Parts: sequence; C-alpha cells; structure tokens
Amino acid sequence: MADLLSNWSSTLEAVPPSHCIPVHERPSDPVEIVDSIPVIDLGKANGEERSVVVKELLKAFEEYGFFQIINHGVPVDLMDEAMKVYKEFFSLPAEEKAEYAKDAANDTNRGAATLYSSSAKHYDSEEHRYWRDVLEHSCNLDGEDKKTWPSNPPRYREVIGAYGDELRRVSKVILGLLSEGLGLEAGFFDKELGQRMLVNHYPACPDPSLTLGVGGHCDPNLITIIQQEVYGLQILKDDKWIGVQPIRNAFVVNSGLPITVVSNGKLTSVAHRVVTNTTHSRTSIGTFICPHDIVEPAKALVGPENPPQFKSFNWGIDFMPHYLSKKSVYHASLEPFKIDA
Ligand SMILES: O=C(O)CCC(=O)C(=O)O
Ligand SMILES: [Fe+2]
Repeated sequence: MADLLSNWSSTLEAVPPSHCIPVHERPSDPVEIVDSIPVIDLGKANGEERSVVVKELLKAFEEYGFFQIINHGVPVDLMDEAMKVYKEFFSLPAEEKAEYAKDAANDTNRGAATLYSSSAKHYDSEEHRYWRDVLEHSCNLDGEDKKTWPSNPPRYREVIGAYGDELRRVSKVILGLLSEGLGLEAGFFDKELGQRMLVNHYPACPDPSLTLGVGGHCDPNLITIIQQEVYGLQILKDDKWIGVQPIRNAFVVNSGLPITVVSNGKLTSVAHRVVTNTTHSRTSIGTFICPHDIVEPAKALVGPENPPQFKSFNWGIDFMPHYLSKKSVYHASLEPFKIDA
C-alpha cells in the first residue's frame, strides 16, 4: 500500500532521499509568475460575441495549450465546497484513507476510487517520488460508479456529484467552441466522453528546490480542467518554465496529447509541472475529459493538401499503456502513431 505523503510529511524537517528528484529535473532557475496566459470569458459564448470567443479560444489552444476561463457558470459556492471536501479528505486519519489506497499498479478496476502517492502509478522507476498524493476515480454520466467514491467526508458523493455534472457541462461548452474554431462538423465532440476526477494534494515541503509536486508531462486525455487556489503550476512555453498565477473562481484549461492528433498537428499539448512551497499545502481539483475509443485526425482537416499526420488508434488499448510507461518524456508518447511525411 502506498505510504501516503499526507500521512507523514508534516513532521519532516528535511526532504527524505526518496523524494529528492534528480538534479537535472530540479526547479532551480527562477521562474516568472505571469498573469498573461489567456483568459477566456465563457459568459460571452452564448451571445453576439460568440465568434470572438471562438477565435480567442482557438488562439489560446494554438499559442499556449493553456488558458483560464471565467464566467463559466459553475457556482462559486460549489467550487469552494468541492475544495473544502478534498482538503478534508486528505487530512483524514491514515486508517480512513487506507481504504482507498490500493496498490494502484495492480488495480484492474480503472474506474474505482484509488488513492496513491506519486510514483506508485505513473512511473516505471521507483528511484524517486514526486511530492504529492493523488485521489482518482471515474465520474460517469450514469452515476453508477458513485458507490466506489469516498464516503467520508459524508457529503463527498453529493458535492462531487454536483461538481462533476457542472464540469461536464463546461467541458462541452469548451469542446463545442473548439470544434467550431477548427471548422469541424457540429457536434464533433458530442459523442459520450469519459470523465475522471484526478485530485492532487501537494503537502507543504521543507525544501522545494529538491522536489517537484509532479514532473514535466503532457496530459494523455483530450482536455483537463483544473481548479486551483495556491500557486504551483508551471508551463513550458518557448523552452522556458513560466508560472500560472491562480485567478480566484477561474478554472485552468489545457489540451492533452489526443488534441494534437484530432487537429492533425494544428494544436499542441503543452508540458507542465508543479512546484511545491514551504508554507502552504496545495490541492488542485482536476477534471479529465477522455476519449472513449478511437482517436484519429478529424476527416474535415485531412485532404490532398493535408495528409494525415497520425494513424488512427484506440486510446485505452493502444495509447494509454504506452503513455504510462513513457510519461515523463513529454510528446514522445505520440511517436509510434505518427505517419512519416
Ligand atoms: O496540480 C496541477 O495544477 C496540475 C496537475 C497535473 O498536471 C496533472 O494532474 O496532470
Ligand atoms: Fe497534467
């Protein structure tokens, strides 16, 4: 069973060797914290300015692969309540959390709630661990999976159920705007998509220069929607790490690797990482929107002038095992699916 960081890190005065990451990966250079990643006002998406929003969103996907959304319609009370629920969850006694802390590497039930400490799942090597605990579970439309979700805090299923419904709606708005921007047929992304909660908890760390909350990576899913309140997220822009300043009540949205395939190379997926700090723990609530089966370049974007750059593949069967074994190397997970020009 994973030895969850949140169970023991508060008593530490130094970072244990198991959590000191290799020197080349350490966040040593000073990083500029910017408020310049694009901010998209989703409130305008249903009015006269929709075409402006479509353009802004496409540009944000093209230039950054990351942006923040405001006026998204998710009630602030619900956002605050979800954040409270997760903070309470991670501060539960170890015995309570142990129920969900399965051996994730051997967990065949991908949908069920799983709690693990960072390297247990996504890294081949146990040489070092990142400074985070993760709670992950599916969040299906039919609600069938709810019975596997945590039942403590007692309002978990009610609050996160409502949160998941809201975030599904927001994801549809974003993907609708994106498909318009790319010139895809109406309803391109409307087929049923997978939705997962992936919640990271990064305890305060005695020496952030030796650790990362999570190392540089691109996401494996279509889009990710993150709720954050404490700074820590950095993105790799033009070969430089820049910090994303949280905006109160906004969500951060980023594109994952399959977007590059669907857009036939037009849109990128941007590498990002999380740094820790000495004074505050950080909890980020991630909603991961995932393809169900086949990922391939959209037919509307392929033609004699634009040959397909990627083969069609099954996301869960072909891509994910490859991604999980190669996670730390950014875009390399797409290599086997590229068609050579
Ligand atoms: O904590 C964050 O802000 C980002 C986490 C992340 O990149 C991930 O879980 O894939
Ligand atoms: Fe990520």
